[in-house]
Amino acid sequence: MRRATVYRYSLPMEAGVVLRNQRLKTRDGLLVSLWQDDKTGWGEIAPLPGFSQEDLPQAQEAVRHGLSQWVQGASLTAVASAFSTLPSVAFGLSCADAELREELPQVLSTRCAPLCHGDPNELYARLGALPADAHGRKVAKVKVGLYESVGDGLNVSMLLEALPDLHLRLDANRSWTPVKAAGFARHVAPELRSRITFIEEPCLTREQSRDFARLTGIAIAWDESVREAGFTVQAEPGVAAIIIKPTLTGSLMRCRQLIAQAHAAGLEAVISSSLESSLGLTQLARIAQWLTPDAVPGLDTLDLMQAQLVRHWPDSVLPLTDVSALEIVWQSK
Ligand SMILES: O=C(O)CCC(=O)C1=CC=C[C@@H](O)[C@@H]1C(=O)O
Ligand SMILES: [Mg+2]
Repeated sequence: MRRATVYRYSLPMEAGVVLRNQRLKTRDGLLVSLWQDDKTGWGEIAPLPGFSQEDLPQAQEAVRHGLSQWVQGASLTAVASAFSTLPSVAFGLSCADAELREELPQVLSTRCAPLCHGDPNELYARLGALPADAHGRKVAKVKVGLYESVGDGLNVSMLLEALPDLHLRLDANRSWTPVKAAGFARHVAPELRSRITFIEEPCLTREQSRDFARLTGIAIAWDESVREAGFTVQAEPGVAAIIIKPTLTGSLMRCRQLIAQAHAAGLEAVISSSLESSLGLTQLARIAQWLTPDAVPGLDTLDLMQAQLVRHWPDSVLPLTDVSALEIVWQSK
C-alpha cells in the first residue's frame, strides 16, 4: 500500500535577502511525504525564483502527476528521472524515494563553509572559532562582484592576512568584466592567492573566466555552467571544482553522476544550497556527508530565513514550523 501527501509551505525570509535583483520576502515550496508499508520518505521541492527554470505551480502540477503514477505502482526512481526539465521536482522526489528505500544515510555533519558578511568584528570572531578540516584549513565563502572589484580585493586580502589558516571560496556569479576581474586580482598579493581555494564563475563567459585563472593563478569553479546545455565535466588548467546545487540540477542520480565525473577528473565536487528549508538542508548535509565527505558543503543559508521547517538543523535556534501548520495541497486516495 502506497500513500502520498503534498504540503505547501511559505517561510518568512530575513529582511533584505536579494536574489538576482529581486527581493525574496518568503521562501515558498512543497514538501512531499510518502508512506509505503511501514516506511516513510520526505522530499522538498522548492524552485528558486530567478534561478530555477520552473515555477512553483508548474512544479506542483508535476509532483501531483508523478506521485499519482507512484501510488499506482510506478518506480519513483524512474518517475523522478523523467522530470529532467523540472530539476526541483526530480530532486525532491528522488530524495523522498531515497529516504523511503533507506538509501540516503542518516548521518549528517553541520560543518559547512560560512558565508562571510555583517559586522567585521563578529565575522573575525566567527572565523576564528571555525573548526579546521583534515588539512588544517578553515574554509569560508565570500560573495564578491556586488560592489567595486578593487574593494573586494582589499577585503579578501584583509581577511587572508588576518587569519593565516583561512582559505576562502569566492563567488562572483559572472559579474566581472575582464578589466574588473583584473582590478580585483591587483589587490590580492600573489602569496595570498593560493589560499583562495577557488572563485565561482568570475566573468560573464567561461572563456573570460579561464583567462582570469591563467593570468592570475587564482583557481576557478563552475557553478552556473554546470547547469547549462552542453557542459561537460572535465579537467582543465585553473579549474578546481564544480558546484552542485541539487534543487537546480535534478535527481539524486544526476547529482551522483556529476560527482563521479568530477572526482574522476580530479575536481572537487561541492554540494551547495538553493535556499532550501531546514528539511531540505539536512538532506543536503546528509548527501554531502555520503557522497562528498572530503568537500565542505556550501549550506550556510538557514539564517536567511526566520523559521525552520518540520526537521531541525542541529544547533539552530530558529523556531520550527510543524507539519500540522502546513496546507495540504494534494493527497492520494
Ligand atoms: O554555495 C553556498 O555556499 C551557499 C549558497 C549560495 O551561495 C547561493 C545559493 C543560491 C543562489 C545564490 O545566491 C548563491 C550562489 O550563487 O551560489
Ligand atoms: Mg555561485
